[in-house]
Amino acid sequence: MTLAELLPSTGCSIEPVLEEGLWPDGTHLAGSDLVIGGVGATRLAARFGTPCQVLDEATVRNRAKAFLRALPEAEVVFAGKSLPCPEVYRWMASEGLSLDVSSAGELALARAAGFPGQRIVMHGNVKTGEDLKAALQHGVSRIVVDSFDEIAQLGALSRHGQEVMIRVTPGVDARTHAAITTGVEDQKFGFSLASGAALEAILRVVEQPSLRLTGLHCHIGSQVRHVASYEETVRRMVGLIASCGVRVEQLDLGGGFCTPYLAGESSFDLFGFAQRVRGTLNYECALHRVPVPKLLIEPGRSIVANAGVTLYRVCAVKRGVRTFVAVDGGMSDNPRPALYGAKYAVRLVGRGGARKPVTVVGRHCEAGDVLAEDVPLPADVHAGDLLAVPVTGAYHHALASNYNQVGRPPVVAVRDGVARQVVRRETEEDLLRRYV
Ligand SMILES: Cc1ncc(COP(=O)(O)O)c(C=O)c1O
Ligand SMILES: N[C@@H](CCCC[NH3+])C(=O)O
Repeated sequence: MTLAELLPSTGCSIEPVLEEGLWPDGTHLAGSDLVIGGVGATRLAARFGTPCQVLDEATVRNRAKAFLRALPEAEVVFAGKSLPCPEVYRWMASEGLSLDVSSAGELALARAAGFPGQRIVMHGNVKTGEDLKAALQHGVSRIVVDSFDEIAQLGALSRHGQEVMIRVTPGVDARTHAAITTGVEDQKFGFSLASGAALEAILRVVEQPSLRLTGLHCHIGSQVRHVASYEETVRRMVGLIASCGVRVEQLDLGGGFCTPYLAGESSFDLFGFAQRVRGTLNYECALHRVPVPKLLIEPGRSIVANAGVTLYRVCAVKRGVRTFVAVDGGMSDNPRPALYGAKYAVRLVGRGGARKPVTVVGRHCEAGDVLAEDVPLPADVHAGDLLAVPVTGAYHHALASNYNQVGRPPVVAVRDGVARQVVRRETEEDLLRRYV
């Protein structure tokens, strides 16, 4: 049952409490304004315009610290694709995290942030020659190879015993959305464990004099809820380590730790994960008589998602069979509902009042440009109102597009009452610059 269905049809006054776990740490209501990182949403919208992606620095840092506390023996690698931004990469570097990049472009951002190459891992099922050359040139410490073609290409390009990891498909179904399930057979990522391709890849890397096998990698998907999926992955990966007869120093379990998007959804049990995965790893290694490899994990979403809030201005309201509330953004800043059927909570900033379920839609030329369906907003919602959507820190800036030549929104970092742009709004000049 949705929240809207639970409300009496006449509505009730605005919920004075913010949904737990969805908003950045310390977010609170002051009167009817929403205060994020010590700055009022009304002020943020007035100063930076809308749509505007607000990012709370303290929340990002707190999540990074939580991973380090839970797994002090592991290397925690921020999945840079989830929020590609040099300033965010600097926060991660200063917290002591490593970084994963998936292209020369993400690596360029890492370099702009001054991120040390020794703490960068490069991923991708396709790395072009340019990606690989950039990684070699800038001393990316580990390149995660994903195909036999890539092993050959990297072997030929590399001169100095480049460290590589091998991406393995362990055959574990993480039971998440099909588009972000990556640990099962018959999808494009990695070398299959079951078919023997992973073992063959290990031997091919070992044969290449210019490469040095450092570790094995896997990533079973995103929005993974069950710790048991990771435990099973560890069992299979240690089995492979034991059977390959080659010393494997590092085991990278990837990321995917789930994040709640709606009230009542549970958070990922990070400390349970740490305990159970550590226990399974030690047990399996003892069982197979192999040294315990250093553990790596690659959280993205779980570090930045709920640090982000997107502010939109209502531009039009149409009341008919249902009420459509149209805002000044949409699928160009958030394609996740269209891609994954993702659901979001929405809050009106600045006013309370009796609520009715509405559908919040974007400005783009597609009927599927829907940001949130059946969400309760004050019944008199009207043009000019300000809306806030939480849990928009991960894969929003990253997936944003220029559809309909709408410039991508800024990312505004807030901390201790101070707001500053860390990504500026894309202007018409920016858009025009690409055309000849
Ligand atoms: C190789 C790899 N590592 C880490 C991640 C981060 O995943 P998430 O943001 O779900 O933690 C991804 C994306 O799913 C990935 O492809
Ligand atoms: N873009 C996806 C996650 C992809 C994970 C990257 N490997 C999302 O928004 O949920």
